Amino acid sequence: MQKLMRGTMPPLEDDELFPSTPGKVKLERALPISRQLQRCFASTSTTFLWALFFIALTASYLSFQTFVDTGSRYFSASWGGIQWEKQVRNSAQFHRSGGMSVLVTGAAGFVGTHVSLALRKRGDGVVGIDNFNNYYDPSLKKARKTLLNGHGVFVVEGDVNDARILAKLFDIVAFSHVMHFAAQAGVRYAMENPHSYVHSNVAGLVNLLEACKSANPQPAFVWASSSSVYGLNDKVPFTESDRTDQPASLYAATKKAGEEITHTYNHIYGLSITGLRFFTVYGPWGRPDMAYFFFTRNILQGKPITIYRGKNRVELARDFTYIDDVVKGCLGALDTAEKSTGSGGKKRGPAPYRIYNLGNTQPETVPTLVRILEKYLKVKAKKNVVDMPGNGDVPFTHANITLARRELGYKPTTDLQTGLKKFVRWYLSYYGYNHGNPVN
Ligand SMILES: O=C(O)[C@H]1O[C@H](OP(=O)(O)OP(=O)(O)OC[C@H]2O[C@@H](n3ccc(=O)[nH]c3=O)[C@H](O)[C@@H]2O)[C@H](O)[C@@H](O)[C@H]1O
Repeated sequence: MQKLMRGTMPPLEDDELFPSTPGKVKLERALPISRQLQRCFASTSTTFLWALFFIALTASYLSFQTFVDTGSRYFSASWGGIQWEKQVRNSAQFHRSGGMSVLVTGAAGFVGTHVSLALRKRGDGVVGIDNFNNYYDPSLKKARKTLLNGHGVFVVEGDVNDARILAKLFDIVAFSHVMHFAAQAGVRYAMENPHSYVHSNVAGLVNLLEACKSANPQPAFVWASSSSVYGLNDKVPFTESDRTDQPASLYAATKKAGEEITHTYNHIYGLSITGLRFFTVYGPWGRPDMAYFFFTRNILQGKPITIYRGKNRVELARDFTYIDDVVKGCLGALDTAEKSTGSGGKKRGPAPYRIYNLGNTQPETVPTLVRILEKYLKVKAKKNVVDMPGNGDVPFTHANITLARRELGYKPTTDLQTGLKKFVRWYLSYYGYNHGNPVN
């Protein structure tokens, strides 16, 4: 502001008060004393008025700035303040001996909601964070948040790309674990919006790891990778040591990048890392962008569904994995994760780096999935069968879960029939038969 005052109103010099035009100077000097005094007074009051004007201008500029600052803080940050901190602290409290305090990212997402609930139910402390983006209907995410709130889980509205909010959370709570689900999901959407994958799955991940590495104590880090990292690998079943350097989609490439990025944080900073490769997880409160979900909606609305088929008319298959089984795998990973070894951002010793498949080991074809849905919905689907477009899909997935079974105690027990029955029951209770608005 000082600069502005100086720039707009420089101090007046004598020769500016008395312009150099010879004739005028003569005229001024020829005026009587009383007239000169009058002139002088008039010019002083003009200066005074200008000064007043600039003071007023400065004052209004300053108050406008204050308004903008306060306003932007008020409107952009839905976090912070004593009450907010209290909610975070309460939610992070565990209620069992040897319990953990877990920061769950993507807590209003499908798997994030289920894992948060399971942790809370057994007495662990959980703080959720979610940015509630509109990749799919945010009202479903809000409904999941309401469900979590009802069970004492506080979900902070924020983005993992926001270093300030992460620093604040780690400042308030000494999290023992971070369970990281926040990501841009979906295989085919990567062709529509490639940058969202880099933003969430690479930049967001690095931002979160930076916060974890600087935290004291450092939390153990467990996160969601994907079966898609196996890409064009055709050795079945997929085993953790199989090659993962041939991704078929940008989604897969960013998940693979995540595995490499987490490795560097393990190596340099001593973060304890566990990556979980999920295999097409489905179930109640699921993701509307996934085939089983929007097939259900279309079948009920009498709209056609498109079923992809592979080369030589081969049916596509997935190792569909039911949510409750995946939740048990996530809890097993958290329970067996050893502590990180770093402090003050420095590694003090080697820390574990682990990767596990969380699949079902019973691949089913997409037409089988549709037949089961038809049975439980009691409606015949209108099917268009087309050749699989080159959009990042892979023809099949099949998990070898020996390692997870041995080290995490992971034991999936839900077949596709049973899982879809539970999904359909939830779907109808939530949306009704027409999928207008949720019925609740
Ligand atoms: O395991 C994973 O890591 C990924 O699993 C999930 O990907 P996918 O296995 O591709 O699931 P999903 O889209 O439900 O398609 C299922 C089947 O239906 C076929 N499919 C799909 C759409 C369609 O219109 N027609 C069709 O036949 C399609 O060709 C496929 O064969 C997650 O979305 C992803 O975020 C990631 O977590």
